[in-house]
Amino acid sequence: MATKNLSEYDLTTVPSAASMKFGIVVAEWNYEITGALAQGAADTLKRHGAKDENIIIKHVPGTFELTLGAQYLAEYAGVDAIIVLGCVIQGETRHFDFICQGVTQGITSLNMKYNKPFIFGVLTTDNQQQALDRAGGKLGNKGDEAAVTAIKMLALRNDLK
Ligand SMILES: Nc1c(NC[C@H](O)[C@H](O)[C@H](O)CO)[nH]c(=O)[nH]c1=O
Ligand SMILES: CC(=O)[C@@H](O)COP(=O)(O)O
Repeated sequence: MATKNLSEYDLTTVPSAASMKFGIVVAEWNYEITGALAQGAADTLKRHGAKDENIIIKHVPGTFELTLGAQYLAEYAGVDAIIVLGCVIQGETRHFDFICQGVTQGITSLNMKYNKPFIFGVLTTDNQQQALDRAGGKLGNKGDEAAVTAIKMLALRNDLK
């Protein structure tokens, strides 16, 4: 059954993002959905104080390229956290499985390699409606969720440094 609304959260539990710099890497595949995820993420970052100039948005062809695109942002853009946004929709073959496995392993490894937050905002759905529901539809926007997660992880790091 459907999950909770991804955009419902307690605003008071989110620290200020005013001093934080974010990269957002977005897959162009299913851009009706990934573009909405990116808008949700950027709007949420700004809602919590992030400056426009501190939100760097870059695009890659597909979800499989998100890992390298995220690494480029970490290496060359001087950001504190990277939000990774894509949408993989099941087709007729097992290609879906390998893309999802590849990006999951890739993003997980980047978190450890760079010791900074790479936030997994990739929708992996059975069909387009499930994706639409989670990209500004009835179940909220996973981009919002990813942005809040990025802020909270940076606040955790700043608290411990
Ligand atoms: N089917 C989807 C793809 N496929 C493309 C791959 O992500 C990749 O770009 C290609 O295999 C070349 O390396 N990508 C998505 O983001 N979403 C899909 O549903
Ligand atoms: C998840 C995908 O790559 C998808 O577009 C592939 O579709 P298919 O499995 O029908 O080739």
